[in-house]
Amino acid sequence: MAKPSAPKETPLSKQYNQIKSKYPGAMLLFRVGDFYETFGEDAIKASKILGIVLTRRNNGGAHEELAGFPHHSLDNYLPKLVRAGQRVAICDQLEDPKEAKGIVKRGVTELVTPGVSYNDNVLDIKQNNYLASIHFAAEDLLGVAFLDISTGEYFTTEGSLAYIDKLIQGFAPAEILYCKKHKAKFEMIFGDKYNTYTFDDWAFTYDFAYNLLVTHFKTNSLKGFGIENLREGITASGVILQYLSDTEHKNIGHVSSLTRLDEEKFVWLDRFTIRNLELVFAQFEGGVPLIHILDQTITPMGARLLRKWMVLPLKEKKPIEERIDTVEMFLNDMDLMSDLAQILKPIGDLERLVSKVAVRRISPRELNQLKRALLQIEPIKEILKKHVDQFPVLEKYLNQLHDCSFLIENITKQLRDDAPALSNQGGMIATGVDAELDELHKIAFSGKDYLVDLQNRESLRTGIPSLKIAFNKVFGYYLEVSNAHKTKVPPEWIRKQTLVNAERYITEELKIYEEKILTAESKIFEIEFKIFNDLVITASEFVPQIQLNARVISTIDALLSFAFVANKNNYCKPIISEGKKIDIKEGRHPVIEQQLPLGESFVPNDLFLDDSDQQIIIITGPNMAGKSALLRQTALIVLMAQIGSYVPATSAELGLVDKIFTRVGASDNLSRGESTFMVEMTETASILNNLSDRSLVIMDEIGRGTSTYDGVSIAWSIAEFLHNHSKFKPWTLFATHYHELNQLTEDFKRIKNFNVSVKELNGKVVFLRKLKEGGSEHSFGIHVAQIAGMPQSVVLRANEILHHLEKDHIKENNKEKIKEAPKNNFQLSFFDPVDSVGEEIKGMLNEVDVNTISPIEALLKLNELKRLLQK
Ligand SMILES: Nc1ncnc2c1ncn2[C@@H]1O[C@H](COP(=O)(O)OP(=O)(O)OP(=O)(O)O)[C@@H](O)[C@H]1O
Repeated sequence: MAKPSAPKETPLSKQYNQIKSKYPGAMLLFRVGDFYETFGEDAIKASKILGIVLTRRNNGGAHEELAGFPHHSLDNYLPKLVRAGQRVAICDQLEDPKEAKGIVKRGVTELVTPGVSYNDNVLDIKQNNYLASIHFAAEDLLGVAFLDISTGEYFTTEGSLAYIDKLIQGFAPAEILYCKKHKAKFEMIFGDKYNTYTFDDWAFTYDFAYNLLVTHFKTNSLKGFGIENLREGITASGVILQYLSDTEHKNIGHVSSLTRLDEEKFVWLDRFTIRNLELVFAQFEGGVPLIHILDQTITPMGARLLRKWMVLPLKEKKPIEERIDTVEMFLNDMDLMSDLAQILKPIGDLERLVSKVAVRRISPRELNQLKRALLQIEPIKEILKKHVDQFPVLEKYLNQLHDCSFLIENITKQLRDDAPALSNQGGMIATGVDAELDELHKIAFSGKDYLVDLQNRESLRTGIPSLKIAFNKVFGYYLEVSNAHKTKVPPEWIRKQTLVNAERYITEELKIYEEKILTAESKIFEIEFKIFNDLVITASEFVPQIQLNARVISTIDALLSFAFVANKNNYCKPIISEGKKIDIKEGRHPVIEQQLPLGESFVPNDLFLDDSDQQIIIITGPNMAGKSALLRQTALIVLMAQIGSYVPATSAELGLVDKIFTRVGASDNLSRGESTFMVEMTETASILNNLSDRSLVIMDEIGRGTSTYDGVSIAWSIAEFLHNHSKFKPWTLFATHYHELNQLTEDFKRIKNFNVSVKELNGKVVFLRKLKEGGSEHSFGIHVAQIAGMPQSVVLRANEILHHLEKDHIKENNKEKIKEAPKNNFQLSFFDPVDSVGEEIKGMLNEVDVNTISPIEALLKLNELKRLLQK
């Protein structure tokens, strides 16, 4: 059989192959004329993602796939590729094809990846777009760095796997860099949901990274950033710079500092807390995260800051109070709030605009937007000045705001208000900036007047009334005559094109003027482009000041948002204390209270915890009573206070919390295929091993992923452990269906029983949602099954079985056995093995896990039981 011949290498394909080989793993968009083309595998992927036509061409006997799109559609198509997780190398023509000798010079001008993008269509305005780098330094020591190139924010830290994992959860990077040899480890820990890129060992070396960083920051050391001793963090940070260089992002002056993410400053939220409390994203479709309630920010950068605050709550009293006091100041002056809101509105995304200045990617239209944003600085300062005597906290903002008047003046003077989006087609620079430019404009305009004059003259001379002069790229200026008047065309006109209804002509005179106009125009474009670029360079000198402005404005915006939300939702000012108690009066769940159906109102609850009498609360109550809601609202109130917000309660005195842990029973996660009982236990173990003096622990139905007895035993021993800890007294809320746990209070003085009350009315259960002291007896699970629409016969039968089980359970359930559990391996029996049916039923019931069984399965099981009894 004849071997397929290798594709013939033309000069163009040789150039393509050379460039392609330099960017492994990236899709190469290869500019040919007015098109970006993709070939082979790239073409197959591009056509799938973009829905563009895939063609096959014969290349020297071999078939090759090809797909392309017009170059002006890049802004449309690029985001789609990047959002699909592609790394895209944009290869442009580096010289004017007309002037090229031989093949046009081409090169990659940018490699856009999910984590490195300035493109407004790739970025979400309300979210940062982080590139992360993880350095696996030792078994339980990792370095990490985050960079949002669109805003210039650059962070680093190092720590245990749990800490880095939590940060990755919170920052939700769009792309992660790590060392190739740790692929298996990376995927085991972080899963396979991230866009990643791997480097070889050499990139993850400290000296190499250190050098890259000091070279970039133009400093002698990293001491000024307070990260000098963060060896692993520095290594991770260096890899980010290397990646930027590899992806042709060389102009990054706006990345002007590297901030240490200080673990000591922020409340420890484990990854499950961020997820379980639904802080920034909902767990299930249709859910509402807390950020949706709290985010009433006006600027995108305010929204992004708020999101950061939410995953990094503060744990020091002073900065928390500073935020809360500013919110209070706003609330005390509604006029001030609405005035500030008005002023913030036109500011837009100053932070991302200024990054575009730094990397010289700002468009003329955006530069005007930047000016409009900067014009708001002065009014903000005016307002702050008015209030600074009363609220000295404002002094800090006032001092940091820079009015950038020189830049504003320059833009106003040089850039036209209606400057277009593109910088290479003129129409940007105002009159009076450049004498030559003004002169050329005159020529171009008078030329255009001349054309109008020519059109009128020729129309009169030839008697063609509908004669018109138009322009296209191929023929330049031409005269168009509709078919009806074709016969009137004079012989000296030269025909250029025939259309269905018209003919197009040029004349000698037209050609002369065209030449004059086009020469003037191309010169205009050239001069305008230069003036614009100089203006961008002037603007780039203001990058640090504008970045600082953006930071101050986003802080004001986020705090203003807290004030608006507090006012709208009737929140109260929390009192932050160094004391050891949490005392919430009439607390509410900030999200659920907004979601209740019309006519239903949220039932507020008091909650008290301290370290002397009431450290642990066991909350029992029927299904659907509101136990989980209460647990979560407590954690949310604490968290909201520590990010500086008011809280949904009538009063709240809150002892500072330094760690929040939440653990939800395994069966919840099991249904999503994400977790197992084993994982739940590992995570619970990690809580118990990481407790601190001011931890808040939320345990929702811990142990329910296993058999009842195992579950009770585990929950019991966890509660005991938390109570008897030798060093710490973590505040704990423990929701459970295991009423056995109510017996804990008999021996452990800081454990208290509460229940979320219900009332039985005419055989029906009414949810009162009130937290009351004392344990509760029933779960009312069967009642919930009834509400869910179970057939009446099944509900009745279930009630019968329940009574039967309870009777025997009470008989057998010996409290002492539980308390003596460590010594006594207790087993309770529900059925006496009187006959084989009893044995069979016993076996079946033993297999059933009442906490995880679905209603349908329960139904089938009940049917089976019924059948057995009828035997
Ligand atoms: N205080 C309240 N006021 C009004 N409605 C509430 C209140 N607390 C909870 N709810 C409503 O009750 C529903 C059930 O609450 P929640 O999930 O907390 O119950 P639960 O006791 O944890 O139930 P289960 O034991 O079945 O998990 C919530 O989705 C919410 O709509």
